Amino acid sequence: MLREIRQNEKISYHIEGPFFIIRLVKPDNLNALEGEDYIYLGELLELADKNSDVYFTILQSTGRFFSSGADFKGIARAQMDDGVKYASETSKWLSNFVARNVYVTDAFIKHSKVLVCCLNGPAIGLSAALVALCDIVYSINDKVYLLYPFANLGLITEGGTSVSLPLKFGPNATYERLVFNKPFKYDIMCQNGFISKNFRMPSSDAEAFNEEVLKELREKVEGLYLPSCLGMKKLLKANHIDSFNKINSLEVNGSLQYWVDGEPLRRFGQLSSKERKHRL
Ligand SMILES: CCCCCCC/C=C/C(=O)SCCNC(=O)CCNC(=O)[C@H](O)C(C)(C)COP(=O)(O)OP(=O)(O)OC[C@H]1O[C@@H](n2cnc3c(N)ncnc32)[C@H](O)[C@@H]1OP(=O)(O)O
Repeated sequence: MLREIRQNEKISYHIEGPFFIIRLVKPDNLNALEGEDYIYLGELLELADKNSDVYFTILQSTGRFFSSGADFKGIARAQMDDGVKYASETSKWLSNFVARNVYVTDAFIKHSKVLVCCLNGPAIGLSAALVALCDIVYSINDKVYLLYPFANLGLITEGGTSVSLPLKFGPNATYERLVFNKPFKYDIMCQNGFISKNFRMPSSDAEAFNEEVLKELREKVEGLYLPSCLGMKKLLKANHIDSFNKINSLEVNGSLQYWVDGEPLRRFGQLSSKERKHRL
């Protein structure tokens, strides 16, 4: 029995045959997501997981960015929220950061359906971490990149990136980009087989790109015995699942002290007031 799920104005979903399609639909702020939106994403993954007609969970987005990561306005609101009285800074960030982050990351790590990401543009931060947890990635063109700006924001790796990035791009390439806050550009994503296909479409054509990927997927799944696809995902995942589960806990618990000390909040504030920028 499938439960009902609430609506979210930044994220839509629909089911089409074996595909559970999740779409980010807030292009005006580059699909930045607040804590509650990431929780909603996790809930949608659970919904897809429980639906036995679904074999592929497809992440799509709109506009020029896939997602610019955590919404800095939402983070400032969490800090100013007088409505909730926390016993301590630790208690506040356990609620606002640790619980949410560990939940959405876990939803991606344990997801049993094949996760497909349609990268219509760059992805940043936690959203980029979730992209790196997908099984198959298609890109709209060669202008896409992934940026993990943790060193610029007073944070440390999260969303499983301590495992997913070295696994997919190699340890030294990962160190160079994480430590010096540099993006993983299209070239390295291609060299490592991270991107399965570049659709070579203009960045302004996200909608057409999303439709084209779906059209190809419909053709690709024709005649397949879909339970085999899930059986293979389970086995491929078995190689790394223990490392992901372990790192999810280590990452959020490690980050907690940074939030309690206040540096990320200060730097998110600077990002919001445009005093701080990421070098791209
Ligand atoms: C589940 C727990 C939740 C808490 C998790 C906390 C842990 C952190 C996780 C992360 O995701 S860290 C990464 C956070 N994101 C960023 O650092 C990106 C910030 N944005 C930028 O650096 C730039 O916007 C850009 C992405 C490089 C694009 O630059 P560009 O010059 O092309 O566009 P802008 O004019 O800057 O942006 C357009 C529009 O969008 C708004 N916006 C962009 N990113 C965000 C964001 N992350 N949050 C809120 N709003 C965002 C930006 O303010 C502009 O809006 P207007 O000024 O036009 O109203």
